[in-house]
Amino acid sequence: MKIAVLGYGTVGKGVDRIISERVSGVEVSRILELPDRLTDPRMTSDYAQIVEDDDIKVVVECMGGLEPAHTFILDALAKGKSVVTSNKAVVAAYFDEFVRQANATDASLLIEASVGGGIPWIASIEKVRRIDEVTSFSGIMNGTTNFIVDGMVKEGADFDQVLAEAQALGYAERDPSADIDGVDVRNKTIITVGVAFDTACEKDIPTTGIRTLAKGDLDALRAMGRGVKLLGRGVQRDGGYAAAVEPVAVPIESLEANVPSNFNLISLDATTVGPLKFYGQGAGMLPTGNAMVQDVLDFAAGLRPHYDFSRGLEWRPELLTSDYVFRTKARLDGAEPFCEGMVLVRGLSAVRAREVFEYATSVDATSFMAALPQEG
Ligand SMILES: NC(=O)C1=CN([C@@H]2O[C@H](COP(=O)(O)OP(=O)(O)OC[C@H]3O[C@@H](n4cnc5c(N)ncnc54)[C@H](O)[C@@H]3O)[C@@H](O)[C@H]2O)C=CC1
Ligand SMILES: N[C@@H](CC=O)C(=O)O
Repeated sequence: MKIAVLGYGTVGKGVDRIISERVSGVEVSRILELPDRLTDPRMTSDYAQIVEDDDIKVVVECMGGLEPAHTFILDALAKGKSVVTSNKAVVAAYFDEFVRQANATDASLLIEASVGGGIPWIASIEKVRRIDEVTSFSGIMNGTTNFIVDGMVKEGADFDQVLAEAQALGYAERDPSADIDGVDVRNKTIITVGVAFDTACEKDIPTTGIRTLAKGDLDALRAMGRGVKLLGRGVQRDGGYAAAVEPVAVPIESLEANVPSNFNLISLDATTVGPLKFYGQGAGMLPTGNAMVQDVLDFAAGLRPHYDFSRGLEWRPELLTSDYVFRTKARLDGAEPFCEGMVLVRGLSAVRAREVFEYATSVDATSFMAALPQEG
């Protein structure tokens, strides 16, 4: 089977390498790259040479960004070619449009690598849903920010120093603000809501990253038996759902608190199977390339995910409610002392917590916030 790879960067090279070294029966016959990066005889910068080629059955998109990725994916699906993509930004923004186009031409959209790097997260949710309802999910979904927090905790490294390391290792987004401001996890959370809850997710979910996380916050929370992790979370109940991305002060002995390096740990809860946890490298050339090649092989084997977002759940932010800790010079209503330099505000929905954080940040740009879920 002939396939084309769009974008020959970290992930595209991983896909090409895994196929050439470990997979028979699949050939990367064309590669799309920018005109000044054509270094291989298979390469072209003219997408028509790929999308008009009837021998190419699958387009593997790993260019990143919204455009032209959005247009290229739609064009491929419209021609009946199936699409494998690692580009969570474009899937989160256009998931329902891609699904409609894929269903119209009987093509497949395969998105395993868009959440959790090498972890078979999407495939596992699909399998769980054959029997169960997924009632909630939660997890470390960004390798770069986990790498940063881990480096700050274990090596006492500075935020900027570990971020530079994550960039050099190919974990970070082209613009690493997407990692540290939680945008990348927001995209992964939106996609997970779509797959797990079978509903087109609200795009404007409350999103807070770790840009203002300081070593002092880690020390103060550690003294209270907590570690900090950036989590994407979602819950559905009684025809409604909520989702959010925010730093969470997790119990220090929890699995989440102990996830190292670029690893991700994503959990779900479902009706009969109960809680499940999935652990692995959430970023990097080979783990992500592996997830994309698995999608190609699933397609070749006739395994086709089907999405239609038919549930139409109602967005109900109050379903995700926690206590929150804040480090800020701003005075916050209802705040009570929590630990060195931090106050506690009880019983906020994630949407309300984000509003409080925006107010705190308008007074003190260095403010930091974390959800403090109940233990047990
Ligand atoms: N790096 C990682 O560990 C992971 C990345 N992803 C996602 O995979 C995608 C690719 O990521 P990376 O490989 O890290 O990015 P990258 O920046 O290393 O590679 C992207 C490649 O696409 C090419 N490209 C960009 N625009 C193009 C265009 N218009 N036409 C042709 N080629 C174009 C670039 O020249 C570059 O070689 C992104 O959506 C990213 O979010 C997903 C999971 C993990
Ligand atoms: N920048 C992302 C790459 C994978 O999705 C991350 O760090 O997780």
